Amino acid sequence: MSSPMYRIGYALSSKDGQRFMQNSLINQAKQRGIDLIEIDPTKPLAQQGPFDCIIHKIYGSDWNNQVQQLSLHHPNVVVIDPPEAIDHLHSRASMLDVVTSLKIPQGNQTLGVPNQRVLEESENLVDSIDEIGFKFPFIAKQVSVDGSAKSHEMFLVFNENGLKKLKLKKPFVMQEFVNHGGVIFKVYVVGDHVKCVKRKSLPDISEGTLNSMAPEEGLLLFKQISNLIAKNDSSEVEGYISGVEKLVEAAEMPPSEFVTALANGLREAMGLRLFNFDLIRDSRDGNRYYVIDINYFPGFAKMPEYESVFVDFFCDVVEEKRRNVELEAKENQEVRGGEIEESKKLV
Ligand SMILES: Nc1ncnc2c1ncn2[C@@H]1O[C@H](COP(=O)(O)OP(=O)(O)OP(=O)(O)O)[C@@H](O)[C@H]1O
Ligand SMILES: O=P(O)(O)O[C@H]1[C@H](O)[C@@H](O)[C@H](OP(=O)(O)O)[C@@H](OP(=O)(O)O)[C@H]1O
Ligand SMILES: [Mg+2]
Ligand SMILES: [Mg+2]
Repeated sequence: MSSPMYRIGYALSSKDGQRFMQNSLINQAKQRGIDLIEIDPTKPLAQQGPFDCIIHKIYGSDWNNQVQQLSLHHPNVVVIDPPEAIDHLHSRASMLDVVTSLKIPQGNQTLGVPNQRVLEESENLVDSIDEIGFKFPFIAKQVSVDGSAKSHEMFLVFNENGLKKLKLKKPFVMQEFVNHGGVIFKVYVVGDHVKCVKRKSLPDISEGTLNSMAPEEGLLLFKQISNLIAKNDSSEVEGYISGVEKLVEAAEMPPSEFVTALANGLREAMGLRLFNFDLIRDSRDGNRYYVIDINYFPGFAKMPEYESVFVDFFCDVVEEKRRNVELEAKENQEVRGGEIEESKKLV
């Protein structure tokens, strides 16, 4: 008799679903007894399924309520991850707070986040950056992370001129630019699997070159630098970062024990199992690292061998669920056994 298939439901936007649900993943999962079933987030979740587990990345309170109700009425469905934990990553004003409170063994490495300050809707963008205690250059990032292209648009602001021209909808985060050698480390976390890769980033800006590197406007609009693939110098930012490929190639990876400890620390502190984070290394101190961004359910299909990593993860999840159900049944049996003994004594 063949063993039953485990049912993993996935609720993703159509773009994310197309990128993530490659045939290679679906087939590898099938071979290991896992069925991946599409959930339609516009229809009641309770009427779809049954599921052993669901994974999801859908924005909004309607969806969150549906998932919370499912957990309440069907506690045996493993929900990856809890909506309220995911919501913490939807604001750049607070997403990095968790990093500052992490207690991880760091060897020689030290960890931090760049200085940042939120410019609220009620505030005026001050003419002089000195008034708010910030140094140029800095990056202005929209506070809200909502999956839109706009939420990835940011400005590198070089000087007062750029500050005056900055037109970003408030509230936004002003975050100090940390020189990091033009390379970011993207660390993917899938349960206890951790994979670190190198990606392109913005080049260093020394005090001496601050003004000579600044575009005429005094600021530079960019988005998803790390995902820019073709270098055709068609946009200002592509011209600005031309040459960083060589830096990426030459860059040494951060120590793997440090990356793993950091990934596990973040996973536990945030209560999330599917995310990635961007790590940069200070150009002035090779042991100083900063986390600058954390993303829920990022473009995992770009992670090397993502199919086998996910199939292993799904198998771990259903195995854990199976053990819990068994344990629960055993506990119930013991309770019932105890009750029978008690009632015999009474007779
Ligand atoms: N404080 C900083 N110092 C130096 N470089 C930075 C800083 N913040 C962001 N960057 C650069 O800008 C890029 C985009 O910033 P960030 O990661 O915050 O944006 P994002 O749109 O949320 O990215 P993702 O596509 O990973 O979600 C980073 O990958 C890095 O290259
Ligand atoms: O589409 P939203 O919800 O904005 O999320 C993005 C993440 O913020 C990015 O981190 C993903 O790119 P990386 O996987 O390179 O980090 C990016 O991956 P993608 O470019 O493959 O879609 C997205 O998942
Ligand atoms: Mg990022
Ligand atoms: Mg991000």
